[in-house]
Amino acid sequence: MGLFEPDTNIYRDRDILREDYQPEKIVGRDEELQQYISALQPVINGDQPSNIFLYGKAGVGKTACTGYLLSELQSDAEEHDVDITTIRTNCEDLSTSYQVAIQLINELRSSEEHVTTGYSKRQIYEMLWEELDKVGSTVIIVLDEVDHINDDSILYQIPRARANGNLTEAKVGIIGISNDFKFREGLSSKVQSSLCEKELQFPAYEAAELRDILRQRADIAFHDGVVPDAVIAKCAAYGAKDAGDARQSLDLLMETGDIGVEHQAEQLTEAHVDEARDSLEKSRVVEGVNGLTHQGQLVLYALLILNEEGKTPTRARDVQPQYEMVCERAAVDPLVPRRMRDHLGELAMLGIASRTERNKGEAGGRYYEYSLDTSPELLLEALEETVDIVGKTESIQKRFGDQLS
Ligand SMILES: Nc1ncnc2c1ncn2[C@@H]1O[C@H](COP(=O)(O)OP(=O)(O)OP(=O)(O)O)[C@@H](O)[C@H]1O
Repeated sequence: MGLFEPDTNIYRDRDILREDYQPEKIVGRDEELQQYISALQPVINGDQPSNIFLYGKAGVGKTACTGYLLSELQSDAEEHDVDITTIRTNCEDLSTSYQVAIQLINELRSSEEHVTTGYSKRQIYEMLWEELDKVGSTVIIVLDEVDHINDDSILYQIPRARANGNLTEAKVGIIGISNDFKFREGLSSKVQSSLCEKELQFPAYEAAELRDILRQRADIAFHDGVVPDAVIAKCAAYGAKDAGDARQSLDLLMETGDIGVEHQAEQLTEAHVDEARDSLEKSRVVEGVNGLTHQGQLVLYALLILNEEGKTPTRARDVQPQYEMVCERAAVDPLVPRRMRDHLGELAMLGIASRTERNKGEAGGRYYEYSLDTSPELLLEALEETVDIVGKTESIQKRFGDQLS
């Protein structure tokens, strides 16, 4: 027997649980799909498409629903002799309208004719209008992660291109997708009114919806009878409690499957789900701690010590002396209180700590209190790998002594 043997008991096709898999059917999004279909309706009538702005948190099905509806639209359009072209672009690595325009031109051109930078913005826009008019029919441009574009000129220019006489043949509509709720508010009013003609909001998933999504995927990814309903329910319950994110729940199911394979189990169990959750949580914490600056790690360590001493929730000014002691041990110059407070704020933003606003009562004035929002054991383990002074403080030694030796 080789060191690596294919597993045949658990997975039928593990890749189905991966995020790039496009489900054939969308479950648990009936109402949103209905609104989305109405917004796309003009296309099938051969009319100018509406511009659609779609937003919602990570993993709530924005990309999956868009992919599904556009492929349905494409096949229905063929049946009704309507010609449509769709272009899907992720703006994650595109920070300007200029770069987006180049990307769109290149999507429409063959690779030998690709354009690179070196042209003026005006020339690039002219090339874009030319390419779009060459297509001639209805064009739907999907801009995923649209909030990464720093200037909004393209979000104004494309919707207005026909009215401004730049396009004569093509009927172009934009679907902008974002998980940044503040993005819309930050747009100028003229962009808001053109881009957000139809607005769709996808809420976080509830446990019942996650159960449907997971069950649908599990039935094709795993062999029959491998995933009992209790396992699906547990993954969905965790998912709903965390963020209502389908991606996270699918990741948890995959990790559960991997643990089942590791244990050479014939069926997955709720205990496997718990083990999977611990293991994912651990990688999340290690990743979070590794991503902090050295100062951020020292601030976190100070908060961890205060937590061990039962002194949390605590105010930033009470973290400062502990933080300064930690810095002294690490032979690092401490930051001024305001900078240290920024690091506490960052820990709260990352979900490692939590921050609660308090009022000072009659006298007025508000302040924040900070607590740890992650298992101290996991944090300590992660910090141990990165901060060389960890374990040298008394309170940490007392509680974690055995683990540290
Ligand atoms: N309603 C659904 N039915 C089936 N699968 C779904 C559904 N919603 C989400 N998924 C699956 O969950 C994963 C994440 O969904 P998706 O990529 O659509 O999220 P998103 O809202 O676009 O997130 P992000 O903003 O992070 O890109 C994908 O694997 C997707 O196929």
